Amino acid sequence: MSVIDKSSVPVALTIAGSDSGGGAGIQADLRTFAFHCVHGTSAITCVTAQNTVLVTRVDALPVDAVVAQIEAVVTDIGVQAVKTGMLLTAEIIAAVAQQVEVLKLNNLVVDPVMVSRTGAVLINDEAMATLQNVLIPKATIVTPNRYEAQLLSGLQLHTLDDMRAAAQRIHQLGAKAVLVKGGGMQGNLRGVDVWFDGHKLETLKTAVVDTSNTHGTGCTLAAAIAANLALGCDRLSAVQKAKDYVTTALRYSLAIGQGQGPVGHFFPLLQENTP
Ligand SMILES: Nc1ncnc2c1ncn2[C@@H]1O[C@H](COP(=O)(O)OP(=O)(O)OP(=O)(O)O)[C@@H](O)[C@H]1O
Ligand SMILES: Cc1ncc(CO)c(N)n1
Repeated sequence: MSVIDKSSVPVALTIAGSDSGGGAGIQADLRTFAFHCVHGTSAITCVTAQNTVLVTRVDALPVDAVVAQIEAVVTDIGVQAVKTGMLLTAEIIAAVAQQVEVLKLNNLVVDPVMVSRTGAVLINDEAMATLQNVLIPKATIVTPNRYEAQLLSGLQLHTLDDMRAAAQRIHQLGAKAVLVKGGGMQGNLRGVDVWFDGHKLETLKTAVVDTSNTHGTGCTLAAAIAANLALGCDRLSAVQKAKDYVTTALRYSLAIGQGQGPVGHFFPLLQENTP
């Protein structure tokens, strides 16, 4: 067993909610970081009572508790990349944005968790406005799904051209780069994502995986992007590698629970050793 030199292990921080069902949020992020050999740290924003079917309760943590977790991690361990997920309230979003500024956090991947892939609204209007006006402008990469992209761009998304137009509009909010995710698109656009960084407008496509077990794809993608940035990848290759990882994790997704099961974060590695 070799000991890994502390100075060479990349560290990533997820600022997100807990998913009791283990498929999304903090649980998905930490598994994704570990898969990438990146040490995962966390600041929990809220605790959801959730399974593969629905969310039955959400409790936000006090803003000070969220800030204390971020400070504790950054002031001692240091982080090379940060991913934000479900931040829930305007107060938490504003506090996270302030910490990004004060602690000079780089490589910030913002998954703007506002609306689920099925269209269910997850945060209130004030929180959405704070995300849009205060946190997204600080993002290295922002990763809206179809419905979040509609809200952030003011456009309806039906075609690839719509996705491309939305990515360009959202870029004007100030994020360095935008990835509009296509998990919620219909037909042959399902699983097609669009990237815009102010120069390159790219369509990212992998094989569509025919499964309903897609719980946690968005969290996993954003966490994998953050892990790749922490490992030193440039922005677009961090996204391309993360998309490949999500596609593989979808191929190994788990048919557990009565609803949408989680993606299989480690299963590509583990299957060979499974009795
Ligand atoms: N069936 C699929 N086959 C291939 N790729 C997919 C499929 N479903 C989603 N993806 C990909 O998964 C990534 C996450 O996108 P998605 O639109 O599902 O995000 P999301 O709505 O934020 O996810 P979540 O369910 O975690 O909230 C994107 O790269 C998307 O293209
Ligand atoms: C905690 C949490 N974060 C994000 C999502 C979106 O997938 C979810 N379902 N739960």
